[in-house]
Amino acid sequence: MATSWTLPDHPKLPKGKKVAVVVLDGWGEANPDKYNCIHVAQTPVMDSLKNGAPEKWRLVKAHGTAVGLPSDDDMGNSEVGHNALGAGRIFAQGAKLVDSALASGKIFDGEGFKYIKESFENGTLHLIGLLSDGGVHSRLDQVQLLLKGASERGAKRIRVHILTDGRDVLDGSSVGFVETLENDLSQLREKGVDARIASGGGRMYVTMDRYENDWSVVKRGWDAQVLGEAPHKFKSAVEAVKTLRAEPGANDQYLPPFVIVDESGSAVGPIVDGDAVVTFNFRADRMVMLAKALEYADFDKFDRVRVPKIRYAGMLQYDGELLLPKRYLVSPPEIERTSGEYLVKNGIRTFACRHAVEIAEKARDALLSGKFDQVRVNLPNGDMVGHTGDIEATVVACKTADEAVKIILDAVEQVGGIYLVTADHGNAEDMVKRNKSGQPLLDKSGAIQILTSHTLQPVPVAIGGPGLHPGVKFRSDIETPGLANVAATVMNLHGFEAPADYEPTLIEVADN
Ligand SMILES: O=C(O)[C@@H](CO)OP(=O)(O)O
Ligand SMILES: [Mn+2]
Ligand SMILES: [Mn+2]
Repeated sequence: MATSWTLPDHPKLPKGKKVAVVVLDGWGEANPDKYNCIHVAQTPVMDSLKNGAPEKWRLVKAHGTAVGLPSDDDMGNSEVGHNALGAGRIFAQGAKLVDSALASGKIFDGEGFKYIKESFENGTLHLIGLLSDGGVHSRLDQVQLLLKGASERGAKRIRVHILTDGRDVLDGSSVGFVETLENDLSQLREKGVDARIASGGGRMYVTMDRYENDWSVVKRGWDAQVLGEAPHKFKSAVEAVKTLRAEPGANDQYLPPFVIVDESGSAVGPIVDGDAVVTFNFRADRMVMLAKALEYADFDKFDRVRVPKIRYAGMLQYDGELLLPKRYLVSPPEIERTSGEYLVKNGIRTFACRHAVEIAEKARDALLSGKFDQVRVNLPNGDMVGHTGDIEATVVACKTADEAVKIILDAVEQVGGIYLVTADHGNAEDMVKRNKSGQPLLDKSGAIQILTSHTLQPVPVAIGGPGLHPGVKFRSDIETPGLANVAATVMNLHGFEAPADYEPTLIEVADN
């Protein structure tokens, strides 16, 4: 059916107001205590928005099923949060699609698996990805099912190239994940499958760079995974991770690259002609660079030295425009008719900016230029610094983010516009691991367990600005709204009604 792109006029709200959509990255709402960096930081701007509750400030869900993740135990993240914000509907995300494909077994009947399977007879199957149960980029239980399924379907020689996490899970948890995997692999060996961990390294230092920020990260991984070369050589991955973690200042996110060697000192699992490779992360952003290195014939980002002829498949296709990689085990979510597409087709000129320096100044300039009807920005501070686990630095980051919001709201004031301030998921509002009753958990030495990850907390949505119709307020009849309700809300602020199948708007207009 052809899509009708024309949005109906909103019965009460005018067109032509400039709208600023501000997304605070990693900014959730949690109980005020000393591990809540947003609470500790001076955040006068966000505090004043909160004073508009319940009519102009409210909370929405930003994790779990509200953003298309398998369960409400899954924390939110940038990918799924922004997808929900933009799509206005809840689409099953990568984690969930892989779960269903594994549960039904369909993953093993698909084109992608059939393709790599052709290497099982004479080649090695290599699995490369993030080893944790964080559920943001990958999940250990999915890797376990993949190992089981591949070995039952003829894979005789398997090599796993692990990336340690410490960002979506506690720092130090790498040891346990490696032990679990080693145990699984030894069980496979008992069944006659030659299965081993072949290489590893910390995700932020080895392989999982993004946006082509630093190719040397990918090169370090390439050298270990493909060439079998790394500065550190160990007899087992458990020994590797334990030894490297014992170095002063060591941290799972940044472990140096290592390879596992046999008795004679040779790497046990370089990637060679005739092998199959699966990158098992379902999330795209931090796999795209490796996928390019593995797949592109023309490649000049670093010297690959040796380019093995392999059959390569991603867990998902990581870039739908580049069709990268060409082969994949599970089809990615088909998010169509996004609010961004609708707004463009209804004449709304949008300026969007994220992950750049001086984002707030750019947003201010874009608003004041008059060239745009919507200015949408993502302010990364709270999340980026929250991932380091450094509480003091995160407090500073929250203050800076609050100042950035002020720059944008001042510009909204000047142009008589409207703002909507929200967040994509939590992070900075809770920096400590807690027990069920909310008390901070201590480790064996009595130190608090720092939480570097995102959280399960809800995030705020605040609206206002001189251009906002005075009768607008948050509805009280939507009980558990989530990020997907924001898209219809933004369409309303532009004077449009949202498409009927979008999650309902958060606002209503009282007659006055
Ligand atoms: O850094 C990342 O890759 C993830 C955490 O794993 O964070 P975000 O979803 O905020 O990008
Ligand atoms: Mn984010
Ligand atoms: Mn993050």
